[in-house]
Amino acid sequence: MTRSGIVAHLMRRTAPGPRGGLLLGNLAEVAQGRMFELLHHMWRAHGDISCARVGTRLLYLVVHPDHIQHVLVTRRENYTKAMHRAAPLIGDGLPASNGELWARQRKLLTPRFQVGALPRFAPPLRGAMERQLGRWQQAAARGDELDLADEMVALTLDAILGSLLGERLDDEEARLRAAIRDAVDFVAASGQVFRVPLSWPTRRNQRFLAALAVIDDFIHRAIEAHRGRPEGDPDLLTFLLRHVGDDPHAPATAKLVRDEAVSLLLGGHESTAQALTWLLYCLDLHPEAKARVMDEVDTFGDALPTVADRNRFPFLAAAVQEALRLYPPFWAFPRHVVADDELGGYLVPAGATVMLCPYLTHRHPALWEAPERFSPERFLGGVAQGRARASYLPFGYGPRTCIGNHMATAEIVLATAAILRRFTVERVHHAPVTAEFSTTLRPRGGIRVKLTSRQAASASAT
Ligand code: HEM
Repeated sequence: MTRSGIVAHLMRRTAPGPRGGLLLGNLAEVAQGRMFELLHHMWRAHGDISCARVGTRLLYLVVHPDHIQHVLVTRRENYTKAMHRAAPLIGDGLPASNGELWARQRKLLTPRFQVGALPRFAPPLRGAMERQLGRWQQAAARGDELDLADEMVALTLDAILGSLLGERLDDEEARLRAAIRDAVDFVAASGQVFRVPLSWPTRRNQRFLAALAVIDDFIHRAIEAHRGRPEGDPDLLTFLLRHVGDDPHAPATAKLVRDEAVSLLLGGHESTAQALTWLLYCLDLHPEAKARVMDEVDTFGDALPTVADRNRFPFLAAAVQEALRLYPPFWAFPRHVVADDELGGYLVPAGATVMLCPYLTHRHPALWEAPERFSPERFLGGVAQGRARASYLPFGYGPRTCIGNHMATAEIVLATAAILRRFTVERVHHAPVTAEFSTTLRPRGGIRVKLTSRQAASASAT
């Protein structure tokens, strides 16, 4: 952009917002990882639509469902995912692609993630739960202290690896998990609006590139091993190879298979793990809600619940929705403005970034009664209940809604039921946990827990 272009761009800022510094606006907050603080301040001080300047860029915050509807549905072609911050990691995978490529890939993948396809997910999920529960039996017997979020990542990574590959890889999982963690941390630290180019030899960039090499090596070996697998009921990777392309000499399709596989691997576990963690935390804080969940879980009995049983836990399912309301793992996500538009009576110029923030929309007092209260009852009659649909968007909204939402919801319900049937999960420190607004919403410092086997406890009580 030329200098006069930049000046013209900045002169057109119309929505209210913080003044920020004369030269850099609110760049410091964003560069220092205080994006949430900035957005929260913008909303509290300036209302449902506001605008800050971050360096030379304009950043709009949109909190009201009518404006969310406009951005994600009505005028969605004007609000794209160009410059997705995870692009260095997932390339042109579904979450980062746009236009024709996105439409084609979405159409291809959708049938694999619809409710009717959930039974395919049952064996990998069951396997992952059995292994997790087995590890936890041992940890409980030893009296180990565990980090709940780490444990949930181990569970959900195991489940998505099973869906993706149709098999397990015991020996590699820990290394892969560490690499994914580093890569995701990098994406978080690279900021939603301002980024250091990957070519700069900073320590952070080098660490990311090392993590990327581990992930790529893993995926490329998996792709080689899955080439030419026979027809049947394929795992996701075989499906991608069959439908995107299986020719190792066609670099564009080989890259797309890699990008989709990495997208599903990452999208398919980190946020689900955080959702599980926050749900268990909320239940720990609210004994009356937990008691209702325990009634359902205990009525179900000792068998491991499967995908077919997921509707047998209505209160637990409502608690999942409520935990996702208070702690949406994707607490904010951006769109890039393609052409000038009017939004809520304000000009939104081409080149600006619009930030959607489910965390704030989900706690909006005009949309939710007692928004800070954990109250699963509000979801017992379904999600809508006379509210604008865009007021609840833990899985996004509109055509780009999370493709894995059914899979994730089933996984959270079933894993929680299985865990709570077998273990009492007790926090080691009882102080309230605060949220870390990273790529996903994580409990700051983790949540240390101790497990007691309910079987062992009831045996010793008799
Ligand atoms: C609780 C768990 C999950 C949460 C909270 C979540 C949240 C989201 C959100 C908010 C979006 C939309 C982002 C945007 O519009 O910019 C999204 C997109 C996506 N998610 Fe999820 N997700 C979860 C689980 C999963 C799972 C299990 C998978 C796959 C196995 C998955 C794969 C994807 C993909 C591929 C997209 C991109 C869809 C597109 O752009 O067409 N997610 N997710």
